[in-house]
Amino acid sequence: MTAVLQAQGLGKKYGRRWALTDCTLDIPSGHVVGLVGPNGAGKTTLLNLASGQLAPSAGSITVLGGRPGAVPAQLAKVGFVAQDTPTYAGLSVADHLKLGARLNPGWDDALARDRIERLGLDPARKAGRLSGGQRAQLALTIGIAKRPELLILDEPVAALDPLARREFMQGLLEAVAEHRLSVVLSSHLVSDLERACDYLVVLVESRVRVAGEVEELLATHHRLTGPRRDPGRLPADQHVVSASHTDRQSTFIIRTDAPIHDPAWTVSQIGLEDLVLAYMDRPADNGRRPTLEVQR
Ligand SMILES: Nc1ncnc2c1ncn2[C@@H]1O[C@H](COP(=O)(O)OP(=O)(O)OP(=O)(O)O)[C@@H](O)[C@H]1O
Repeated sequence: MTAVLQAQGLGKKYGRRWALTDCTLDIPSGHVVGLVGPNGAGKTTLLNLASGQLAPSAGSITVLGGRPGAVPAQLAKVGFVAQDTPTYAGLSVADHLKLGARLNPGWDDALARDRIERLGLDPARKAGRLSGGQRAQLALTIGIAKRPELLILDEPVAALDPLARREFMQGLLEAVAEHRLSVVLSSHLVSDLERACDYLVVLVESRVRVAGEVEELLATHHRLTGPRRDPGRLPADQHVVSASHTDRQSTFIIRTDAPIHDPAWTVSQIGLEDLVLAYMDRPADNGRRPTLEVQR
């Protein structure tokens, strides 16, 4: 199966500053991939590299087996909904669909019209007069009606209220089920991704901290709580992701494929949010700790 996104030592710098460093990923197709990280982590940079809007400063990236944005056939395979789901304020909903039809060879007009009708959007209404949620749905409609193999969305729900957020994510998941799309979606809110994603990439301070199928990540990460212990005394096959201690007690989030036999530990499962926070909590090279917004 062709990988949806492969990156090898990928990096991008703006001036002297690296926005993405040494990024190596191999994401199989058929997933809804959540790209999560705090503000400034490099999410937009990675997505812009994947959609061909930026060129790498180091390493390489292929998307669906081709170089991003290289040829029209490659452009047709990838849909992109940019941050803040931009639309043209002076154009009507119907104008947006006409533009979509003109610019995209694989345009599915019936799908676009049907979706607009189901959403209850007036085709004559100017995009500038739509609510944020309606504008996001219009942008999503255009992205889906292009009938891409991969849809990339950069923080599409960041500006939406919780209800509009849920409706947007529902619409996206329906499209995934109906049209067998692969999706890469960025957010700095774990809760947006928790319901939708089956593959996770955590990006912090321009580096990939962890990537993999959500099910596998949740099955191999555990919380250990027990008497205070130095992390260096844990078995070699238990990779410590995060550690916290009180005078008498230690709590570790570890990654391991092996069973945990030590009777000193209380072992508990962790959720996606705990997993993301553990990777974000891991001190970066410069010792600073990034913050993640967690909303329910
Ligand atoms: N055009 C640019 N010129 C210079 N620096 C940039 C540019 N775009 C991004 N950066 C810097 O690169 C880093 C990564 O930015 P990027 O927008 O990729 O992060 P992000 O994870 O998408 O953040 P956010 O969640 O806030 O959208 C940041 O430090 C940012 O300031």
